[in-house]
Amino acid sequence: MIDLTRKLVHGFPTWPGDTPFAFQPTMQIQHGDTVNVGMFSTTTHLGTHLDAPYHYSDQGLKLGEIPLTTLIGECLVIDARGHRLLPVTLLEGIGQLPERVAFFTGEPEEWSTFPTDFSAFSPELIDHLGHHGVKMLITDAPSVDPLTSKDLPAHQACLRNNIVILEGVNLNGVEFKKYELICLPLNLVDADGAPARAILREL
Ligand SMILES: N[C@@H](CC(=O)c1ccccc1NC=O)C(=O)O
Ligand SMILES: [Zn+2]
Ligand SMILES: [Zn+2]
Repeated sequence: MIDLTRKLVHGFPTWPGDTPFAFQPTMQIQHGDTVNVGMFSTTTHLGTHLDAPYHYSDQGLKLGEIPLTTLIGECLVIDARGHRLLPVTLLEGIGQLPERVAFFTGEPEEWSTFPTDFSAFSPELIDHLGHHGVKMLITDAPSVDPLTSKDLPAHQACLRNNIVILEGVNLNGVEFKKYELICLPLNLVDADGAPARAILREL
């Protein structure tokens, strides 16, 4: 069992200008309370998280409308290091694709600050995934488009191909082969996305 989920601690870095992540105790046994209780405040786009299509289109599905069958099943992990914009040629010679494809762009195991210079996806690559029946794109980068993108071409390509996006996984040390992916976001039904637990199991 391989856990792809980034570890969430108080102060975990978030998208520039977005809600900071806080996790604090509100009751503590060591302070005389009956129980330990915590609270957290967060953006929906925290660490390892699922984008609902509603994030980038008012007509897109909200989180609760994404079927679990999309989020669980066979997943191919691909070595995608060394590209600023992942080209469609990355998929040459790979043959049949499962419904989920994960791309290791080389993001480190831990983010001490928010990554600003990460790899993004070309719309051509995403159209190719769509034409081959892929339902879910997984990246270790915090977004499929560059930080400063305004028109979000890769997100829009996912929208027209009915591909949902899991961002911010940790793929360090993961072998480039096929696994079973299990991705379970929080059940925030009306949301534009949510933090998720994502794991790989050997087939
Ligand atoms: N598209 C990025 C997030 C994103 O673009 C974003 C996240 C929080 C606050 C502002 C954002 N974009 C603003 O232009 C993502 O999917 O995670
Ligand atoms: Zn996101
Ligand atoms: Zn996104």
